[in-house]
This record gives sequence, structure tokens and C-alpha cells, in this order.
Amino acid sequence: MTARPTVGVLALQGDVREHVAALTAAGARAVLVRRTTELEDVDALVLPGGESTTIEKLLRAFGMFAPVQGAVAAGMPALGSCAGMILLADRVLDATADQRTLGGLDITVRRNAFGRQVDSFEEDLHAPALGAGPGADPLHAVFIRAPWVEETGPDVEVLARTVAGTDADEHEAAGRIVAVRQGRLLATAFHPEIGHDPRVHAVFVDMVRDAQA
Ligand SMILES: NC(=O)CC[C@H](N)C(=O)O
Repeated sequence: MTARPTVGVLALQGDVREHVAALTAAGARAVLVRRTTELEDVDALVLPGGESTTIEKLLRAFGMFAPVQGAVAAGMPALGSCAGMILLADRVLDATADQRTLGGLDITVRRNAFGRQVDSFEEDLHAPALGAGPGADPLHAVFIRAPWVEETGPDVEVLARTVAGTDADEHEAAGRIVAVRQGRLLATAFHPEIGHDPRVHAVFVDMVRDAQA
């Protein structure tokens, strides 16, 4: 029997409902996390897409910044998509003046990086570690004012890169790192919660199960 872990979705701002649906499809019990005490009831946490500076401000306003940072540092598995990837990154380029992150992932992300070319685009990605290897359908990835990863530390696995880039500037946007894993942290620059494809969430739920084993 496979365990059905309880995964919290940080529900301060962003596309919370989509993550709840994807987690449920991937075999987890999804619950909303809106206050610090609710962190105690979850095996893992999803940081949704939205606006990283807004989520950071709300985390501080509700006294959740240090507790969430502490939970991640203590080994709670976490999945961040888009704004969530920014929140998990140790370093951010093109950040707002006072922007801070929770950190945990030894990566440097550039905010709104593709936005210099075009705000949003979709692309089919090949990513064996995310269930989209040879013989499987590619992962249809939706990018919305997405960051890209500019640098990765030695313990970071690169799981996916952009292929063709965008029309406006194919070259700049091609070959960019858009999915990474380090230990119990998984992050994507795109939105795996959009599009009814639960493969990325399934990989995450497996990471949560491994963390419990
Ligand atoms: N779709 C998204 O999550 C966009 C992220 C946003 N550009 C940020 O900086 O937080």
C-alpha cells in the first residue's frame, strides 16, 4: 500500500486551487496552510505561483516567514512553482529593493526573465526526471512572467531546460534552466499545476513518501 501524504499548499496568494487539484490527482491529501499552526499538520508544503513579493509580505504580516523558512531548513519537502521557485531560491536577480526569500535552493534566479521577451508562453519540455523522458509525452509547460535559473550550486540537479525559446528572442530564452531539485526541494519556473498533467506533482509526492520512509 502506498502512503497518502498530507501536503499543505501555502494559501496566502496565488494559484492555490490548481495545486490542490494537481496534488489530489497525484495521490496526496491536499490541505490549505494559512497560519503557522497549520504547518504542524502537513508532511510537505507547496509554494504556489503568484507574486513572490506579495507572498513574502503576507508571510511576514502573518508571522509565518521564519516558521516556514525553519520548516524548509529542517527538511520539510517543498515544491515551488514560478513565484514559489523564487521564494525557495537563495539568490534573486532583478529583485525589488527589499525582497528577501525563504531560501534553501542553492540557485540564482532572475525574476521576470522571459518577460523581457514576452510575458507568457507555452512549451513542450523533455524532462526524464519529471516523467517526460523518451517514449513519454513531453511536459506541456506554461510560463507566466516566469523566472529562469542562472546559476546552480554543486548539489542542484537540473531537471529541465527551455528548448526553442520565444519568438521575440529565440536565442536568449533557449536552453534556460527551468526545473531543479536539491534534496527535498523541487522547483519549476513554469506552472505544472496548470493543464491537468499531474506528473510533476507525482514526482513531488514520491519525494514526500521517500522523506517519510
Ligand atoms: N507566475 C508567477 O508566479 C510569476 C512570478 C512573478 N513574476 C514573481 O516575481 O513573483
